Amino acid sequence: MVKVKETLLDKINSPADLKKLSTEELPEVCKELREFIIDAVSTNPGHFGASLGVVELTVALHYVYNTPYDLLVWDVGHQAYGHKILTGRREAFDTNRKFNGLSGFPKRDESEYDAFGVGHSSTSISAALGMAIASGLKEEKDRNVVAIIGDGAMTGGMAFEALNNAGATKANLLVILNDNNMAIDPNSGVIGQYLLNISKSQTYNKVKKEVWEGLGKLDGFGEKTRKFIQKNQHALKNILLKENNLFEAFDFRYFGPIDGHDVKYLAKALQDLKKISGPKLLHVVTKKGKGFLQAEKNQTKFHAPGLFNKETGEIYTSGCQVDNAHKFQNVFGETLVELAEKNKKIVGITPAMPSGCSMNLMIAKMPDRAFDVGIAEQHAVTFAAGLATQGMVPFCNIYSTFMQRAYDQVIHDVAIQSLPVIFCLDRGGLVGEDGPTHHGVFDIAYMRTVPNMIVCAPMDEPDLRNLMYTAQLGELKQPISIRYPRGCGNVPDWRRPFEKIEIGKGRQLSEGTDLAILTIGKSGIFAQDAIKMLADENISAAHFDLRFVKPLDEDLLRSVFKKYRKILTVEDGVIKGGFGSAVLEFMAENGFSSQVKILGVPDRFIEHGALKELYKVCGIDKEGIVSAARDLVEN
Ligand SMILES: Cc1ncc(C[n+]2csc(CCOP(=O)(O)OP(=O)(O)O)c2C)c(N)n1
Ligand SMILES: CC(=O)[C@@H](O)[C@H](O)COP(=O)(O)O
Ligand SMILES: [Mg+2]
Repeated sequence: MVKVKETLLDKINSPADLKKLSTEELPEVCKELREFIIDAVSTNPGHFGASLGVVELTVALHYVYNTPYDLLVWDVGHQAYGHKILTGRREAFDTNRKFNGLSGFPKRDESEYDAFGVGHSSTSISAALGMAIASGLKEEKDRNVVAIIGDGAMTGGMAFEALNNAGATKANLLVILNDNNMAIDPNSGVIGQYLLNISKSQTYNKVKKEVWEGLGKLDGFGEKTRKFIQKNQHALKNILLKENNLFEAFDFRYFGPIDGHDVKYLAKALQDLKKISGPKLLHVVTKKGKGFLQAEKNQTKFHAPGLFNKETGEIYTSGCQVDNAHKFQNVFGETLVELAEKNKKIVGITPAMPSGCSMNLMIAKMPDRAFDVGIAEQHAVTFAAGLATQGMVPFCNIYSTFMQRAYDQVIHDVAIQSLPVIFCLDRGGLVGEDGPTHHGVFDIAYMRTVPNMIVCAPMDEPDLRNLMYTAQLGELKQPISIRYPRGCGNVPDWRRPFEKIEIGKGRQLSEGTDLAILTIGKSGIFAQDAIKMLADENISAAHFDLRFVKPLDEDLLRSVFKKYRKILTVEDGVIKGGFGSAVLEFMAENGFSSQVKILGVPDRFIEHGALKELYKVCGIDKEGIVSAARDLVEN
């Protein structure tokens, strides 16, 4: 047997092992860690470019800081693979994002090194500030707290709310701005350009360089220098010109920009910054996808590429189960362009997910009428509201899970004023490997409680197109929420002529005598399969696709409750307060008393895993529907 030489990475089972290495060995650790990530993600898909970009930063952080006592808070967390691998999860990393395996994001109950659970953007500075303030109150003077936030996440309002708060404190907080000048798509808005400007500005950097040189340079940063800096903090701030630096204006000490791929320099800089108390920000410049050429060149595709060939960089696209079918997001994107070509009032809005939701198609064709507003869901909603007040027809596309951020804006800025904003909630329902932070399972429940809101979910692609068509006709005097799932539909010829759908009208899709199955959205597809399986057991089920959760098709429901004693409702959303609850409310309010069973997402957070597995866990796949229907009929 050939004995494979033990690598440095093999020796690192925890950051304590990393600390035993000399700084000279760190570049080799980075090389090995990068190779490990490339190997792992090419065969077990996940987020890719972001983790490659922070390899050096990750190694330097764990080398310098006393983790887990010192607290690292990763923003979003899609870049934390290196962190996981260095903190005892290398062996388990092949289970990343798999059912019962490691989570794709930092998670407090997975590891003591994961200081804060993440997945949604722009939370890190707030959480880290809370930790730093707590440490202060507990008099843990030796504890460091570090937030690592990307330039994309820095476009989120929460990040600025946190800076505003933190700058006014003496909290011992380091914010590391990982600036790769990229979000998933190119970073939108002025912040990206601002960061580029301060990285490139010769005048600004010359002044700063001279200051640093005058102080004895960062890498020569000895005790004397430290004392000098502390004594001359005010002068230093003024020399660095508050008004020329956004972060200084927030009363943060700003350091950088520095090369985020020079691990030895990073380690020295972090070591030095440990000695400086108070809120401070280190601006680190990195390249997303660093070390994998194709990922460097095509950063959007390699954000989360799926399976790929690590030798050639070829991405293996999986395609849809039904031949020639398309993803729902494409149906949305193409339909939006088609409608916008005819209706000049249509405007598109996406908070930083143009490729994810396919709004990129409209942005490419009609850049004046389609907006990527940055990671700013709250703003996206109120921006749409403003547009609607002026007679525009805003299609505001937000992933269901990220819309949770903008609930107040939905109520306060849109619904109270009954503005006809068209919300398209992509990734409605369970999403799979991203897990509980990303499952879009709450929207039916949170939207249906809002007065004036129309809530609907297409079962298939033609339905999505027709709902979009109906929404933009100018007849609605209120907002509408159209939710549809991640992934593919099953109707290849979905490009059919538009048909207007009557608001609040459902449809019967099949006849049956033993029970009625009421579905909303894509669950209808599973129900159709289940009904065929039930027929083999001589159970005859009727199928009703309600399409609208609000207003409910009361005429249809009345006829259902009159005819059926057994009723099963199915939804890819939370049971509590969802579609089934709406049906129960209808039953109670109208004096009906059939036996109703609700299938949906139970009242707990559903972990990550393949969609198939998660549907099974929740009992909303065809087998789950068959089993529930059988129980209902037999009992
Ligand atoms: C609230 C919210 N909106 C949108 C997203 C989707 N999202 C995940 S990562 C990302 C881009 C983040 O860019 P950046 O912070 O610069 O990190 P990078 O990927 O460049 O390392 C976006 C938009 C999210 N996770 N949370
Ligand atoms: C980390 C994050 O929030 C996004 O990258 C998200 O994982 C994208 O999800 P989709 O793959 O469904 O677009
Ligand atoms: Mg970035």
